[in-house]
Amino acid sequence: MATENRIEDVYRRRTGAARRRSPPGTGGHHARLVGRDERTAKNGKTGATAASIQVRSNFQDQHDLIVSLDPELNNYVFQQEERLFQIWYPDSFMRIIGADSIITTLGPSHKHIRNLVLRLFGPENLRRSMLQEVQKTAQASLLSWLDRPSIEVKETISSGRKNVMKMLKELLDERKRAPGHQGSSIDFIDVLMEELNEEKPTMSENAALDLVFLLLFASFETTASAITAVLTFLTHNPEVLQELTEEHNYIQKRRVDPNSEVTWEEYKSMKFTSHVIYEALRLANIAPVMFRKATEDIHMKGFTIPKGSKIMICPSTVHLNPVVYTDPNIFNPWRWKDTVEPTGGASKDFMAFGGGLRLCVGADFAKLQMAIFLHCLVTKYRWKAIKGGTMVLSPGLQFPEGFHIQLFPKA
Ligand code: HEM
Repeated sequence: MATENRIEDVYRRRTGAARRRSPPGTGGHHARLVGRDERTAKNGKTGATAASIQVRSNFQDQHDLIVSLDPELNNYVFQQEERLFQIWYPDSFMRIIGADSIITTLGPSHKHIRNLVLRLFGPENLRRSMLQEVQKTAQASLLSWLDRPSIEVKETISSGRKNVMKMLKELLDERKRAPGHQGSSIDFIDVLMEELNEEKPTMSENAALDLVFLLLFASFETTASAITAVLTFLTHNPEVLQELTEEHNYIQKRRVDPNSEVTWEEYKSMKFTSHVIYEALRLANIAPVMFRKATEDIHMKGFTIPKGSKIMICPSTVHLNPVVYTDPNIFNPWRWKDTVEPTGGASKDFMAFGGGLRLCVGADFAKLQMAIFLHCLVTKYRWKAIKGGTMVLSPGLQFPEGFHIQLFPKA
C-alpha cells in the first residue's frame, strides 16, 4: 500500500504544484512548505513530524488551499465544524451531487436532513428492518456468483446496487400514485413522502430525489470498494480468514436452526469481524480527502490559516502514521483487540468515516453490510483469486486490474 506521501505526490503532480516552486504571491500554481519541519516533508518522510503543505491554487476566489498532513489539525477541523470551519467542496464535485443536498446545507437544515436520513440508516431501523434486507441481498448476490467462472468483485457489487436507484425512483412514483403505504417497516420513501406532505415541506420533490441519488452515490462506490478491499486482505492473510471463519461458524453452531437469520445480538457479537472491518478501512482510505474552508482566521502551532482558506484533510496522515499505528502498512486486525472501538465510527485516530457534525450518516449501515456479507460468505463459501487484487492509493483506493475471484460452495 502506498503511504500519505504518495497522496501528496499525486496531488502535486495533478496540480503541477511541486514543479513550479515560484515564490508565494506571484500567481498561478506553486507550492510552499509551511509545516514545522520543512526538511522532513521535502524528504517525503511520514509521521507525526510531517509538515502541512500550502498550495496557492487557481481556485476561483484565489484563497489558499492548505493540504493538512497534521493529525491534530485534521481532528481540530472536525471538532470546530460550523464554528471555525465550514463544509466546502470543489465545484466539479458539487455539480455531481447537486447544489441542494445534505452536503451543501448548514445548521438546522443540515441537522433536519441528517435526522431524516438516520430514520433509515440509524441503528434503530438497521436493527428493525435493514438487517434482514441486507442479509437477503448478500445471500442472493453470493448465490448468483456461484455459476460464474470469474467475478470482478467491485464491479459486481456496485452494479447490483445500481438497480436500487431505479427501484427507488419507481417506488417514489408508485407511492405518489397510491399514497398510504401500510407496510410494517419504514422505508426511505415513506420518510420522504411524509416530509413532502408536510404543511411546510423543507424540500421539494426534486431535492428529495437528489437526496436519494446522493445517498446511493455515497454508498455504491464506498461500500463496493470496502468489501473488495476486505476480500483482498482476507485472500492474502489466511490466518485472519481462519479466525474470522471461526467466529461466524461459532455463531451459526449456537443456533437452533443454522440457516435462521442473523439476529441483532449475533451481529453485535461479531467482535473480530468488526476489527477486520476497521483494519481494512484504515488501510484502504476509501475517502482519501475531505474539504473544508476556514470561516475565521485560525491560529495554530505558530501558523495562521487565513479566513477563506480551503483545507484538504487527508485521513491517511493518521491511518498510516507509525506513531499512531505500529507497522502501519501491515494488515493486522488484532491491533484493534485492546483498543476501544471509535465511538460512532470515528476518533482522532480513525477518520475513515470523517468526524464531528458531518460524520458519515451511512457508517453503521456500511459496517452492517460488510459484516453480514462476510457472515454469508465465510459460512457457506470459499473462493479462489483468479486475477488482480493489487490496491493502489492514487489518491483514492483503486484496483488497477480489478479483483477477480471464483466462488465455490463449502463442502
Ligand atoms: C465504507 C463505506 C463508506 C465510507 C468509507 C464513507 C465515508 C464518508 C466520509 C469520510 C464522509 C465525510 C465527508 C466529509 O466530512 O466531508 C461521509 C459522509 C457521508 N456519507 Fe459516507 N461513507 C461510506 C458509506 C456510506 C453509505 C453506505 C452512505 C449512505 C447510506 C453514506 C452517506 C453519506 C452521506 C449522506 C454523507 C454526508 C453527511 C453529512 O454531510 O452530514 N456513506 N462518508
